[in-house]
Amino acid sequence: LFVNGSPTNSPRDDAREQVKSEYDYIVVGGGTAGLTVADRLTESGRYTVLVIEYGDFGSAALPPMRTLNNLDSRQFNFCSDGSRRCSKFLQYYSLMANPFYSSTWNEQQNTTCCAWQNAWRATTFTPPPQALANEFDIKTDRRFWGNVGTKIYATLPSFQWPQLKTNFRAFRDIPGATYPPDSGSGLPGVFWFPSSYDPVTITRSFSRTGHWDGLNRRNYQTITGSRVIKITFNGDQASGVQYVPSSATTVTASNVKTVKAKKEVILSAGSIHSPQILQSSGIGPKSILKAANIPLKVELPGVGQNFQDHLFNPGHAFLFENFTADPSPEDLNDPAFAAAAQQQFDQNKTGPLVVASGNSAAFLPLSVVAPTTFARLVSTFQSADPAAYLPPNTHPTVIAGYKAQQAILADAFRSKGSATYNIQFGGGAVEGFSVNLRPTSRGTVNVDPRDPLFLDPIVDYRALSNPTDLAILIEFMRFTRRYMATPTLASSAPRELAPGANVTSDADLGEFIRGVMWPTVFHPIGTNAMAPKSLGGVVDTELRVYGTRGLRVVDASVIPLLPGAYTQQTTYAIAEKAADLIKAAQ
Ligand SMILES: Cc1cc2nc3c(=O)[nH]c(=O)nc-3n(C[C@H](O)[C@H](O)[C@H](O)COP(=O)(O)OP(=O)(O)OC[C@H]3O[C@@H](n4cnc5c(N)ncnc54)[C@H](O)[C@@H]3O)c2cc1C
Repeated sequence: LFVNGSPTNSPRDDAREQVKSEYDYIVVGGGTAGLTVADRLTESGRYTVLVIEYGDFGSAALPPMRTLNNLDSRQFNFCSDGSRRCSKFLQYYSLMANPFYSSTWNEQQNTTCCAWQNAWRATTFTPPPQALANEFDIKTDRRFWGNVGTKIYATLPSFQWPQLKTNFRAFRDIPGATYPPDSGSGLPGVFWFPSSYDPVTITRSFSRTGHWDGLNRRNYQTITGSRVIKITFNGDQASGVQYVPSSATTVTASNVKTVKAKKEVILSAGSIHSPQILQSSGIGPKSILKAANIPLKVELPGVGQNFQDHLFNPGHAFLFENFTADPSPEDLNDPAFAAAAQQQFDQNKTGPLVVASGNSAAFLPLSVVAPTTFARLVSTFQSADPAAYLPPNTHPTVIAGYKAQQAILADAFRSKGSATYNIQFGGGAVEGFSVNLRPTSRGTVNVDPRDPLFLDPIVDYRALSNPTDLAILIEFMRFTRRYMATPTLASSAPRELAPGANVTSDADLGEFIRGVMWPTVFHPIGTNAMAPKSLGGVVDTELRVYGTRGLRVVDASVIPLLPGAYTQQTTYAIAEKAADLIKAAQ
């Protein structure tokens, strides 16, 4: 028997031998979306569900500060053909702090899947202690949160690092920067956002703890350590899946099993593996399937295309030379301080270890960040031939979809109500790293023709393939310099460590960015976009895969365009909405 986590609260993690031949629903992948949907579908007791998960369900008992140190063993490492950097996607769900902020709900409402606000609000929110809120000027407003009793928690910690007060205040010196009433308000600006953890136990809150622990339902089974390799079909009806042990490197008569779905197969293997499974099952771009010798079942040119992730510039660093804030995160390197912090956490669940990666950030419109250059930059982007920077031989429907995105993105770039620039603060002596929330480049995720089932798919980030992205990142560096030069920060004496204040031309800043940039902050989306088929879409507005019956995709891969926010909360929203749609179809 596979046993994960605490034996007292683990529900059912069944052995392969216990898997029955047939269930109403089979959920492929037990991550953020998969466990949420499976929980909702088993609540009534009327339907049977099997979740098949490649990894395990993770440890629930980590304090926030420790989650970041526990990632490596759970990560896939994808190297891109197109970018020189490798990057990691977690094997499964988000573990750490999560901005529950989304500036793009309004824009996306008319165009995409992700405006399902009621589902988004299904989160239990806890504000910080009043004294801390007063001291750090942490504004929150419960009205922006659902508090409908789910066990997915959004918690503002009881501790913050003192330097953050100054960092936060300094945006008052920036024309156009605003402070919304709550990170959940949907407005861009400078704000404090909660982390994903249980306010009582101060341990991670994620899909396992919120949607799996403690559920002992006879109609609900899960197996881990198992890789789904294919969806099986009866005509165009998805009839089940084939799976093997995760350790397998080839299919044999003894390691492969087939399990049937009476009603639906629900794909939630994430933005990298859901397209792999579809393509391996014969659903995808004709040329990719042909190259991999996969018989074509449904030609869907959008599967694995339209890949997007937020871009990160971790190289632009400033050191506060006159750093007087006490204490600071650097103190955790001091064994005595670290031991005291650990003791405080163990005894009272308070102190520095309740903070994950920080809770304050600016999410700013492009017009605030680049007031004199954004209009020209946006019109150049919008007037470009949509095919110009997409991969060669991109299917005309995918190009048409990108053309539609150009218009939406241009509106977002021009809007005062939507964020493009993001900087998150840790509270230490070194800050300055920014994120581009609205990349215009598009990559691909396709099966590896050498072994589509067992080799990881080929992730080609194609980061910076559209020159708009580099131009925006250059503007971001100039803006961060202006921010660091504000009167409020003068007393901290920020000095640019890299690339150095003398590096100022577009060419030199561009070269620096190319050298340091990450093509991901682990927010991959778009590879099974919800959009009309004529625009390269893979799923319809009810998340059903075009050309099939009984098959939906419910994970982050259906998001057609990155929101100006991190992606976990959007994924929960999609999953909640997906469960409603599936139940309504019963
Ligand atoms: C390190 C890291 C930090 C992050 N931090 C944040 C953050 O601070 N804020 C935020 O909003 N978002 C954050 N995210 C993003 C967020 O976690 C994702 O957007 C979200 O988890 C996507 O959910 P999903 O259900 O689409 O995919 P996942 O949660 O990845 O779930 C997919 C599941 O499918 C399984 N699987 C894959 N292939 C197969 C197969 N063949 N058979 C069976 N199972 C399979 C995987 O093991 C996985 O469990 C972070 C992500 C990472 C990796």
